[in-house]
Amino acid sequence: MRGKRIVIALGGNAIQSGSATAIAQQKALNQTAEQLIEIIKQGYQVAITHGNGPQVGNILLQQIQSDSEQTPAMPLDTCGAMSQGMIGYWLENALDEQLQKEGLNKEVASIVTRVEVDPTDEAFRHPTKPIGPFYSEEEAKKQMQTDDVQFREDAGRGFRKVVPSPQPVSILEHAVIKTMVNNDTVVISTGGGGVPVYRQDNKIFGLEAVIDKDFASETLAELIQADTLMILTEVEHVYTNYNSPQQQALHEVGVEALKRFAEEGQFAAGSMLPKIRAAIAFAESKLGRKCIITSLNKALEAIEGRAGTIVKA
Ligand SMILES: Nc1ncnc2c1ncn2[C@@H]1O[C@H](COP(=O)(O)OP(=O)(O)O)[C@@H](O)[C@H]1O
Ligand SMILES: NC(=O)OP(=O)(O)O
Repeated sequence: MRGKRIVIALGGNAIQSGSATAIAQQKALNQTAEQLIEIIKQGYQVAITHGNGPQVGNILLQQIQSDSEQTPAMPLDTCGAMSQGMIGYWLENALDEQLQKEGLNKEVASIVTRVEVDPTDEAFRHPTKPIGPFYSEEEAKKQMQTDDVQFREDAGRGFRKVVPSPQPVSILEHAVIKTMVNNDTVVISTGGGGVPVYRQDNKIFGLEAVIDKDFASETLAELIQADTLMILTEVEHVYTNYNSPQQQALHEVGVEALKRFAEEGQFAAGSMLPKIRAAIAFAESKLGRKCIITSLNKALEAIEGRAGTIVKA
């Protein structure tokens, strides 16, 4: 049954705010679920997606650190699937608890999601996606000299390993996700942008990359015909002249104005720019669709049009 339908993309701070232990991440997601339940209570059909940059980078490091014949290191696509399972499990626990507390008769389920990409995507030759922990410039340079890895400075916070980040083409599990959403199941999918794969001779092959979750969430929102794409991050609004005395919050903004701001370089590549590009693509995909960019604690107000940045065609 078709109800008002929303895809909610969870940013890094919804999963990990500080410690990377399982207990700390479960706790962060429990708090996230307290906000998400408010949206579910409004009667929305909800599909949730999430990032995995810190987690997939840590899983990869654990593989490298314990690589042996008995415990062989897993490749990045498998690490991506592991991160989906891990975060999906924590989020299931968190949402389950809230659904029980509210006495809502709804199921929650998490889907390991494969996202088709073009194996010849230029992105494979230019790694841009930061994953895992932060390093000093000195540590990063040392690792680049000894290992076949690339590091890049990440938004003034230190150096991080970067991996290729191809564009999503399609989502292999989109039909089953849509069926579950139709049945009012709260579905967690497309985690970490989905596991990047391609198909050849009727076989599926994984690729060593991490897809941007904002782009993949936009693809999902189109494929399951959502009305709203909500991107939750650390800031309440998208701003022009961000972090300057002239900083101004954008409340409701059209795609043409947003494109002009993007051309002016108002949005940082690798952080706000992918969200802006996803918002434009979704708002342009069909009349009446909107994208909301806001913080977790403003999510409900933003749905009601009282907070956040709302992007419309
Ligand atoms: N123009 C802008 N307006 C708002 N935030 C911006 C802008 N440019 C860069 N940012 C930064 O982008 C961040 C969101 O990107 P990021 O941290 O990568 O997202 P995620 O929540 O998905 O992990 C914000 O917390 C903010 O620091
Ligand atoms: N895959 C992805 O985009 O993860 P982050 O949002 O954590 O960077």
